[in-house]
Amino acid sequence: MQSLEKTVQDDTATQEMLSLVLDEPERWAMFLDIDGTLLNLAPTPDAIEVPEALPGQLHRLSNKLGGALALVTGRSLAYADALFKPFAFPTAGLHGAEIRSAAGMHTLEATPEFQALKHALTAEAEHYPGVLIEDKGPAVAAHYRLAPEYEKVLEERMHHYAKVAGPNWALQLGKMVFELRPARSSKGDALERFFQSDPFKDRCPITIGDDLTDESMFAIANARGGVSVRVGAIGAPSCATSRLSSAALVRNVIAALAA
Ligand SMILES: O=P(O)(O)OC[C@H]1O[C@H](O[C@H]2O[C@H](CO)[C@@H](O)[C@H](O)[C@H]2O)[C@H](O)[C@@H](O)[C@@H]1O
Ligand SMILES: [Mg+2]
Repeated sequence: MQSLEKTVQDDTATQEMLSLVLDEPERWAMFLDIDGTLLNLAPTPDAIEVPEALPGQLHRLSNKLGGALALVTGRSLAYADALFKPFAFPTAGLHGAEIRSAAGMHTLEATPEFQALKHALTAEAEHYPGVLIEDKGPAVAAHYRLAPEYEKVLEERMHHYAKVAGPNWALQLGKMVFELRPARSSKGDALERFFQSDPFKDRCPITIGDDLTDESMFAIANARGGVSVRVGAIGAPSCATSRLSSAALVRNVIAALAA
């Protein structure tokens, strides 16, 4: 029963996006999360694989949309660019804290205090075998996918580090990860910034993501009369109006739209 329900949802979400975008490409803007949405999740942050055809398909789809396709990710902007080279799509990185759009580029530096915090966290993580610390400049992620037994202790310690970091940083929960990210912006805020300039201005958003951090962009899509698609198994609470069960299905939609 559940797989039948999933299939129906997948078909509905896929058909909806195909017909909306193919019928009126000048009306829509697409905002795509990376990990778990365009790419399959992997055991470690650097073990992800970008299917060979994907960068070119995103480029062709972006052209069809008049350039109104943006990546909106927890990765740094530089990391996202490296994944999809030679293309450099409009991108929001670090959960919205960094952005590159037609209006220009905004990046952030880690403060000396945050550098010190990252050193302390990295040193502490040596006591938790399998826990990986991902240094993202003005953000840091503590991954426990390879050491799930440390989830609780890591959660407690990341709450502590969030207090040490102060109000300019926020604790972001994700898939087997606790992150400290700049507090002042979210993925939803990034969408609103994209909408301030062409080619996004006056278009309607289609947002696709798989995690808690994507909920703020789903809310913007819903408020603007757009489409919000959560990727993953049925069950996770979400304000998305539609669902696709896997990143592979998202890539099928991208391939069909780009063809
Ligand atoms: O907003 P996203 O593009 O989805 O990025 C969210 C985080 O993704 C990465 O971590 C996740 O993916 C890893 C690779 O599949 C996986 O090993 C990890 O367990 C996931 O949490 C990335 O490493 C983070 O920096 C991003 O914030
Ligand atoms: Mg994701």
